Amino acid sequence: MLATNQIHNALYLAFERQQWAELRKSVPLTLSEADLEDLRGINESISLDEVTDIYLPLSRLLNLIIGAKQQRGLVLSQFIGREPPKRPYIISIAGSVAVGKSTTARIMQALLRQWPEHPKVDLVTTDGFLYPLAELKRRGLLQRKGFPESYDMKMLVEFISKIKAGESTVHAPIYSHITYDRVADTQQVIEQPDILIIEGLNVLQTSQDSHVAISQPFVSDFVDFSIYVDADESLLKQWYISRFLQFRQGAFSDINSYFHHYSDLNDAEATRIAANIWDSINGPNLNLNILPTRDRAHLILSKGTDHMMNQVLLRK
Ligand SMILES: Nc1ncnc2c1ncn2[C@@H]1O[C@H](COP(=O)(O)OP(=O)(O)O)[C@@H](O)[C@H]1O
Ligand SMILES: CC(C)(COP(=O)(O)O)[C@@H](O)C(=O)NCCC(=O)O
Repeated sequence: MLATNQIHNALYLAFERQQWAELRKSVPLTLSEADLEDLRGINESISLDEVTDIYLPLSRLLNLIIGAKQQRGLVLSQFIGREPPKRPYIISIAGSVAVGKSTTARIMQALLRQWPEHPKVDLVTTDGFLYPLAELKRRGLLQRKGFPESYDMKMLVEFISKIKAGESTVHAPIYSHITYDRVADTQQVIEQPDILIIEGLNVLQTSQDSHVAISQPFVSDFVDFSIYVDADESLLKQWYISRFLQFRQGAFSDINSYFHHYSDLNDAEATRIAANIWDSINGPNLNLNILPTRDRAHLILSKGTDHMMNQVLLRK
């Protein structure tokens, strides 16, 4: 069997952090003080160096790739003699629980919408497509949240195919981390953005994954550019535990929170519970279902300690 680094050498161009940072080239730090404040609102621990060194070059790369796709669209419309419907460019972001998918997705949304060629950038997370809590209980999947079988894949694929077909209005369900359930009466409305970012654990799965039926289409069939955010499991577990500890003052403190009973735990008890959830659910899901999809991504962002990106792999 080929070793991971042999596969990566064959398929990807590798950039160490500094080499990647230089590819920002002429992209100025287009962010005003107000934009930076917005990014701080996304995540107050994100450093400005991370934005300039990692995310600005990525925003430049995506702008170039999307420009090429838009050019191709013009050629096609010239050829067929009519305007094709406006179709969003679809970017997926995959990776483990707690690797920083939603932070990455929100930063990329903020940066990509700065470009005049694609100002409308929407973001959807796949957690809305988890089966409602009652259905997860009925199927005995409460301890399998985030595993492929815990999602309504048919609904998710229908959603993404409508987006890809250029439908003018498409609805997505919303998940609440407070109630731990799908929100019953509100939906996200997507109206022909220039770019749609879709973020979630399972967005790189294909029919090659053994537990699923072969003929079924997958999210990855509709995606134009895929990103996998990677880190060693020891770091992921640590980040999962620290986020869980922070939740005691945030989400868990809400009286409506499904996990309200966790809000009074001391550090040692909370650490033990979070480590146990990692070892029984999120760790196995990473190793069984998420990590095996990594080497399909167009881009792999590898993080080390403190969430600092140390390597970027780009498909040749
Ligand atoms: N670039 C970053 N710098 C510092 N902390 C980060 C960064 N990205 C994520 N985090 C922290 O790591 C944890 C997981 O991030 P999150 O985006 O919620 O992950 P995911 O969506 O993959 O579950 C959160 O506590 C978040 O604040
Ligand atoms: C909601 C999630 C399944 C992630 O969903 P995603 O948006 O990646 O599809 C995950 O964050 C989760 O809640 N996992 C269950 C185990 C846990 O509480 O960590």
